[in-house]
Amino acid sequence: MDKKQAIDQGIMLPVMEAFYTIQGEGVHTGTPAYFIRLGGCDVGCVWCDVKESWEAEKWPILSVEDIVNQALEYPGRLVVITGGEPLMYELGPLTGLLKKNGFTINIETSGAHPFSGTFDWVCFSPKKFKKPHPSIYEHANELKVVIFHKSDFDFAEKHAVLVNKNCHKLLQPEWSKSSVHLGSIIDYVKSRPEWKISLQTHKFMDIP
Ligand SMILES: C[S@@+](CC[C@H](N)C(=O)[O-])C[C@H]1O[C@@H](n2cnc3c(N)ncnc32)[C@H](O)[C@@H]1O
Ligand SMILES: Nc1nc2[nH]cc(C(=O)O)c2c(=O)[nH]1
Ligand code: SF4
Ligand SMILES: [Mg+2]
Repeated sequence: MDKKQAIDQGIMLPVMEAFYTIQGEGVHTGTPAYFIRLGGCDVGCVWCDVKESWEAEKWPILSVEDIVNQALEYPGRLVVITGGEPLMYELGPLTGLLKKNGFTINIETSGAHPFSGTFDWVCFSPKKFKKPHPSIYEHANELKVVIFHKSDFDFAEKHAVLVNKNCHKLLQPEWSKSSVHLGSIIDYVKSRPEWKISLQTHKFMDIP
């Protein structure tokens, strides 16, 4: 089997980086976690904070066995699969092997590609730049919408009616525009308490 076939089947994946840190965002903020950042994204968010991830070809292709063995070197048993856009890949083999090794598995995704893999927690962060695939809505445990422009509040509400009723709803200021929008995000959440605020706390802590 060549590398392309192995990637198509999800038994080898491009890994930009993997690191043990503290989950900085969302419902699980503050939890130690091993992040696996897969290379490749075709969504193209203008404000993306990891644009260097976009080109999949730049990153080494690793077997899921090697990826999981590296994760096992750290004491935490929470893994966060992110990217890039991780759902560009078939994630069944990676999540199957992580689960076999006792990991809790979370994902950070724009939902722009068909859902694959088995997760304990799905953080869905929809983007205006590429429409979510309909398969994401039933899986989302957390809807985390980045606020870059005031029109993003309406965009958030549009997705809030599409996710399942147990889905947690969070608004996260776009990092560079945080001082512009934080006041209106605070007012918004105070008047619509079904929403919560998510901050990128790892950036305040200056950790990966
Ligand atoms: C880099 S993305 C990778 C995963 C996936 N592609 C996605 O967008 O969900 C990880 C998280 O960071 C958020 N994010 C990216 N750039 C950001 C920025 N400049 N400010 C705030 N959040 C940002 C995304 O919305 C997403 O929730
Ligand atoms: N500490 C930390 N927490 C995060 N939560 C989501 C991240 C991501 O880039 O997906 C991220 C990240 O890059 N670092
Ligand atoms: S979908 Fe995620 S990785 Fe891709 S450009 Fe947007 S924020 Fe960056
Ligand atoms: Mg990040």
